[in-house]
Amino acid sequence: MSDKGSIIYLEGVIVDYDGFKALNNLNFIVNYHELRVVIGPNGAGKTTLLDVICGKTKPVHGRVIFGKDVDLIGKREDEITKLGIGRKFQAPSIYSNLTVWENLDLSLKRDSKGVFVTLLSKSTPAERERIEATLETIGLQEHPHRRAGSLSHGQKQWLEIGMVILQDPALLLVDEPVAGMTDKETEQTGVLLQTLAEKHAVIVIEHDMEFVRQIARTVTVLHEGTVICEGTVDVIQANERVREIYLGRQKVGH
Ligand SMILES: Nc1ncnc2c1ncn2[C@@H]1O[C@H](COP(=O)(O)OP(=O)(O)OP(=O)(O)O)[C@@H](O)[C@H]1O
Repeated sequence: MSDKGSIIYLEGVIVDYDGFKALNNLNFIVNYHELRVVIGPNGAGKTTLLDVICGKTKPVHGRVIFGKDVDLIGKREDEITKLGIGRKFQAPSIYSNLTVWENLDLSLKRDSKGVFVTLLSKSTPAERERIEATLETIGLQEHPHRRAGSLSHGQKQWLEIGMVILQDPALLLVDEPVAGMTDKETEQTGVLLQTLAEKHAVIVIEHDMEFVRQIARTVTVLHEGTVICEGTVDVIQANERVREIYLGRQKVGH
């Protein structure tokens, strides 16, 4: 896959729930090595957008193209994961009773034959190196042998991000990564996502405008299933339509 141009391209996408259009003729493009933040009021269609990209929800109309020409419509979720799209959901789904290292090891060898066989099999030096590098990236290099269940909320989120990036996705989807985090954890997560964007394209759904300001270069604003504004944080905060939509619901930034 060439790493020029768009990594994901949605055109005219409609998701219809009994006549209600959760996505309404949505056009959305993200390029390689981009860190894109998607914001929008409740019900705007943000989660549905990620659901369409990862194959969880099928549009009734439109195109979803990954890379140069891989049509994702009709593909199963596991096929899309294998093609190189990883998703970090809001709630961490780690093995609490296993250590940080074991969780990462399992994710790296996901295609192996189950948890116990994988944990008993010896890792190659290359696999150990990748796990060590990931521990550094997610800031857990001092805790490889800690039980995952004993980590702080923020550390659990980072561990799961580590598990997703060990699959080496070209495109990483992240749903509200800083919900419930302390200020310090939020800031560290911002640095982590920016580091990840050097290697992967990243799409982040976020509500916390202070965090959006910390990480975003380009922000897409969704409303009623369609894009109403796209640009830098300053551009979207100055946009009349965006201000109207958020008026009385949530302040757009500070
Ligand atoms: N399975 C479904 N059946 C019917 N309606 C749905 C379904 N899933 C989502 N919707 C509706 O589609 C709209 C968009 O939902 P979505 O979860 O994508 O919004 P969102 O922008 O992620 O909102 P939030 O910020 O509250 O998470 C909402 O009005 C929601 O109620």
